[in-house]
Amino acid sequence: MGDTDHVREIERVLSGSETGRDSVVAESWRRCVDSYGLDPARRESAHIVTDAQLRHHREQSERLIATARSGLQALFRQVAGQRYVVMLADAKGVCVDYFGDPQFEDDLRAAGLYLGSDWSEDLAGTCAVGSCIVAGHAVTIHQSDHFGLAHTPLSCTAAPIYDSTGALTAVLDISLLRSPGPKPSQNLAMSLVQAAARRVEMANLMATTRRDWVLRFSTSPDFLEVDPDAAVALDGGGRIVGLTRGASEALGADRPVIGERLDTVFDLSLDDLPDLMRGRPTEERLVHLRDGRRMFGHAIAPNTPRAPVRRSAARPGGAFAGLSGGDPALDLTLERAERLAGGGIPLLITGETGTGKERLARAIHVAGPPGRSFVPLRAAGLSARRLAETIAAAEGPATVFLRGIADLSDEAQAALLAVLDSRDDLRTIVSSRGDHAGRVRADLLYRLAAATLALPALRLRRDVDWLIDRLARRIGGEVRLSPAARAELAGRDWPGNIRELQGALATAVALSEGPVIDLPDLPAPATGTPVAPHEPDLETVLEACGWNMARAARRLGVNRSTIMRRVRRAGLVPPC
Ligand SMILES: Nc1ncnc2c1ncn2[C@@H]1O[C@H](COP(=O)(O)OP(=O)(O)OP(=O)(O)O)[C@@H](O)[C@H]1O
Repeated sequence: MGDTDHVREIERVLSGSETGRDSVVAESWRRCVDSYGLDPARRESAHIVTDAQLRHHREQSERLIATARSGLQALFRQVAGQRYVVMLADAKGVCVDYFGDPQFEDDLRAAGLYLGSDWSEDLAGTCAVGSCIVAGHAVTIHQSDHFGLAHTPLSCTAAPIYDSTGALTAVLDISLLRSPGPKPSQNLAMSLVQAAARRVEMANLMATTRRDWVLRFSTSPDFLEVDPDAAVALDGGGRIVGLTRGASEALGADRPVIGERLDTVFDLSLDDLPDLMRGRPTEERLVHLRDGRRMFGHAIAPNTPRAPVRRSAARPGGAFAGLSGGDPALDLTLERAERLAGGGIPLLITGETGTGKERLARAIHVAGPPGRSFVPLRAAGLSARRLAETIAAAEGPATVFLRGIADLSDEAQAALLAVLDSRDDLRTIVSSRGDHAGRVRADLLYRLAAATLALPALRLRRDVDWLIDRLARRIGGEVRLSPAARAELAGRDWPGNIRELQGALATAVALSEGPVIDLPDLPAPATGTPVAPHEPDLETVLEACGWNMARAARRLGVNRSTIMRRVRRAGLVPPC
C-alpha cells in the first residue's frame, strides 16, 4: 500500500466508512487524530528517550524486569532464527528490556525496536505497545495498521502484563522488521506472547506474595503444576490479596475479587488448601466454583521467612557452581555461559559495577578448552601500544578479558581490531556496565559481542542470604550474623553490588568482637543507598521493657545473648 493510499484510508475510516480494518485499529486511528492531534501524512521516525530517562524508566520497573527476564529469554528462544525482536515496555510504553539479533541492531534501533524507544500511542500513533496499553488486551498491529507512515513495514504483537492488584504494569511485545505474510501469519506470535505474559504475571505473583498461600488453577489437570491458567494469593484470613489477569477474568468478570474471601468464590476454605498441594495426582485435585464450574487446583504454602532458596531447574555446575545460590535469573545466565564456554564465541558480559563480570569471565575461561592463558586488561587508560604488546606477549592460544569496553580509546579500538584480524587463536570476553552503546565502533562491537550474558544487580538477586554467608565465611572463617544484621544487609540496595557487600562484611568482621556480626558492627550504607528502617535505640527499648533482657530481645527480634552483648558494648548500666 502506498503512502497516499494509507493516508486516504485513514481519512475514510475517520469519516465513518468501513474499509475492513479491525475495530481496535479503527478506534486507535480515531484517537490518533481526534485526541492526540497526529497527522497521518507526517513521516515521524521512532521516538527514543535519552539515556538518563531510560535509566529512570528501568529503575522504576527493575523488579519486573528481573522477574520477566527468564520469560523474555524463553520467548526469544522460541522465536530465534525468525528475526523477531522481544521487547518489554513499561506501562508508559517505553522499552525497558530487549532481546534481538545483534546482527540487525542498527536496523532495529532505527525502526524503534530497541531499548529506550517510546511506543506510547499519543506519540507513536497506532502501534502494538501503545494500543495494547489503551485497549488493555493483546493486539497485533500489522504493517499498514500502524498510523505512522514510518512504521508501516513493521508487524508487532503485544500482550499486557498486569500486576497482582490488577493494574497494567508492562507490555510484552514481539515484532518483526518486515513480515512477508498477511496479518493471520501473526496468530502464532499472538499465542506465544499471550502465554509468555501469563507466565510473567504468574512469576510476579509468586515473587510478591511469598508469605501468602497461593491457589493456582486451570481448566485442565495436564499442566496444572508447571503452567497453570491463573492464580490467587490469600492472606491468613483467607482473603484474596493478589491475582493474575487470568484469575480476574475467570472469577470476577462482573466484579472485583480482591479483598473477597476465598469461600465466596470457591467452594473451599483456607483449611482445604493443604489437600491441594503437590503429592496428590493433579486429576484428583478438583475444585468447585460457587457458580458451578469445576477447575483443578494446586495450592502452594507460604514460604517461611528464612526458607532456603529453591534452586531453579538450571543448576550451574563446575567452574560456575560458586557463582549462584539459586537465583533463577542468574542461573539462566550461568547455564548459557556454561554452554557457550566450550566454543570460541566472543562474549560480552553486562552488569552494574561489581556484579561479578570478571569473575564470570574467569569461570568461562576455566570451563573452556585447556592450555590457554588468561590475559586480563582494563580498557580505561589502555594505550593502543600496550594493548598490542600485552596480547602479543601471550604466545599461543589465549582468552583476552577486556574490562569496561566503553572506556577503550578510539586508537585502542583500532589496535584491537587489527590484533583480532591477525590472530585466530584468541578468544575475547569483554565486560560493560551497559554504557558501551555509541562508544564502541560498530564493526568492533559485532566482533566482540556475538553473545551477551547479563548479570543481575545484587538488589534483584534472590540468593542474597547465600552470598552473605559465603562471603562472610571467606572473610571471617567461622563468623555468623545476628538476625538483625542479616536483615539489614539483605534489605540494602547495594549500588556497588558484590564488591560493596564484600567491603561491608570485611569491615563488620574487623569490628565484631566475637564470632557473631551484629547490627552495630555494620558500616553505614554507601551514599545514595536508602537507609534501612531505623532500629529503635537500645536504651529506649530496655527502659520500655523494664530492663527485662528477654522481653527486649523479643521486641528487637534477636536473642538474649545478643542484647547482653550490646548492653556490654554500649556500656549501659541497669537502673538500681
Ligand atoms: N560469586 C561471587 N562470590 C564471591 N565473590 C564474588 C563473586 N562475584 C564477584 N565477587 C567479588 O566481587 C568483586 C567484584 O567482582 P568483579 O571484579 O568480577 O566485578 P565486575 O562486575 O567485573 O566489576 P566492574 O564493573 O567494576 O568491572 C570481586 O572482589 C570479586 O572477587
